[in-house]
Parts: sequence; C-alpha cells; structure tokens
Amino acid sequence: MEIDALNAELGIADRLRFTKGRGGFTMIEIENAFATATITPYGGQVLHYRPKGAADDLLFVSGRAHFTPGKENKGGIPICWPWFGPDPAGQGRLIHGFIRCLPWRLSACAELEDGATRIRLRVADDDATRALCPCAFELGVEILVGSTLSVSLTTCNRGQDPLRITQGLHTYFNVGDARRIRVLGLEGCRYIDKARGAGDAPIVQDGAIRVGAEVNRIYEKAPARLAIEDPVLGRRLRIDTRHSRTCVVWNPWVEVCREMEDLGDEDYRRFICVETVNTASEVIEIPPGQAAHIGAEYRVESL
Ligand SMILES: O=P(O)(O)OC[C@H]1O[C@@H](O)[C@H](O)[C@@H](O)[C@@H]1O
Repeated sequence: MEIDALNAELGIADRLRFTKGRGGFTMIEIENAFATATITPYGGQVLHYRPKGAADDLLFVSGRAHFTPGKENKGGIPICWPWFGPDPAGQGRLIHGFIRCLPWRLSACAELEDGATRIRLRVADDDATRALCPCAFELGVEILVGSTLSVSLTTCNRGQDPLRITQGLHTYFNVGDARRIRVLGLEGCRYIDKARGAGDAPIVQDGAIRVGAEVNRIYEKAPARLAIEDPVLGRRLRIDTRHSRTCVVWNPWVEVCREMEDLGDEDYRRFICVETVNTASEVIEIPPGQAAHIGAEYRVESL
C-alpha cells in the first residue's frame, strides 16, 4: 500500500504516521505521551525508541545498515527466526534466519487507554519461505510503545509435524562507550565463548560483563532480569525477558567491526547486543497447531 493510503487507513492523528525512510523503506513513526519510536514492517523490526525527555535513543542503528530488500538491517531489534546463529543445516543460508529480511504485514495499530501505542505485524509461510525452510507457520510480533518498550514474538505451527526453532531478539543497545559499560545479571551463569571458538568448555561468569576485547557469548539458564549500566550516557537500561532461556552478549570489538561492511570503524564503541534468545541446547519444539512465545521489555532509568 502507498504511504498516503496507509496514513488514511491506519494513521492515528498526532500519534502514528507512515513515512518513507532510509532506502525508501516504509516506516511507522510513533509519538505519544511516553515516547517516540520507529518501526519498519520489513523484518518487523523496531529501529528507534526514545522516552520523552530522554536525550538518547535506546537503540543503535548503523549509519551503514543496508536498507536494501533481501538484506538484513544492522541495528534496532532484528528478529532472528527460525534459527538463531549460523544455518543449523550448514547449507549456507542467512545467519539468524530469513524472517528479518522479509516484509511483514501490519495487522493492527491502536492507541491504548493509558496512551501507549500497540502495533501488531504478521508474516506467514509462502513459496519463498518454503524454498528456504519447508514449514507452515504464522509469526506475529506485538510491539508496545509506552513508558517502556515491549516486544513479544509468537510462533504458531500451522503444519502437520512438530516445528523445531531457535529464535531471538537481537537487540542493539545504544551506549555512550562500550568500553565503559557494565552488563549486570549474568553473574554466576555458565557461557559458551564463541569469540574463542566453538567447542570450548563452558566458563562461569565472574562479576559484571565488561567489554575490553571481542565479546561473543551464549549464556545458559539466563535470568529474566538484566541491566546495562552506562556511566557515559548516565543511564541504566533494564531488560526483562519472557520465555527466553539463553542470552547472547555480543560486541565485535575493533577487528571484527572493521571487517563488517555495514558498520563504521568506530561503531564497536557505540553499541552492545544483549539478546533475548532460545538457542544452543534450548531448541523449541512446537507441536502442530500450537504456539510458542518469546519477549522482552526495555526500560530506561537515570543513574
Ligand atoms: O547479523 P548481524 O546483525 O550482523 O549480527 C551478527 C552477530 O550476531 C550475534 O548474535 C552473534 O553472536 C555474532 O556471532 C554475529 O557476528
């Protein structure tokens, strides 16, 4: 649908409008009493969220993100599905699945009684997805833009066989300087250190996570309450997860950042990914006709 038609049909006066953004991508721009936010139906991806009065965005989006159909966009909250990480079948399919590179359909947008804004987007299997993964599914994301940002992903198995997935909200948090932050909540958890190569024995997290080299870890049995303390931006980002048993913490550091065509050379300082995930041994099996969920709520607090 064209932008004018979208605005006429689904826009909400002074609250929600559709625009053309980077790469000509359709954007949903929200401004309510609590916050401003931008969501693109491409990948069902939240790109920006800033509470009213806050100086800085919750999320990082790379200035070199592709915004090209068929490619992933680096930043915001990419949805990784039906696999998280490299192609589990080793067939060279996209890292983190294909759903973040597909246009989703807007199924509802509404202003709630408390003034928050709710967006629902959906995507289902078609010939193109079945060529990549022979499963029948319907995926829905619900995004609540209020005093907090909440993202909930629901997978419905529409097929005749059990559906096995891994999945994640691959959130890129905007930070003042990654070298000065602390990630809290994973103390004492065991993690697989992917920066040191697969197959390493799990290591136990000793204290808060700090970034002084490449960090690429899968934490097992992750608790539901996490936080990022950012002394440079003077804030604490709270992350409350739902139905997620693993947490990936990723910062590419200098070399990997320079190798990534969709990051600027110094961007490793500007973000940390703390990802709400079910991966590694946490494969989810969904019986036919049933659904599985994963979600997270993000809150910005002053330090
Ligand atoms: O696909 P993106 O958004 O570039 O993210 C890639 C990174 O995603 C992280 O989740 C992985 O742990 C890293 O190994 C990977 O490099």
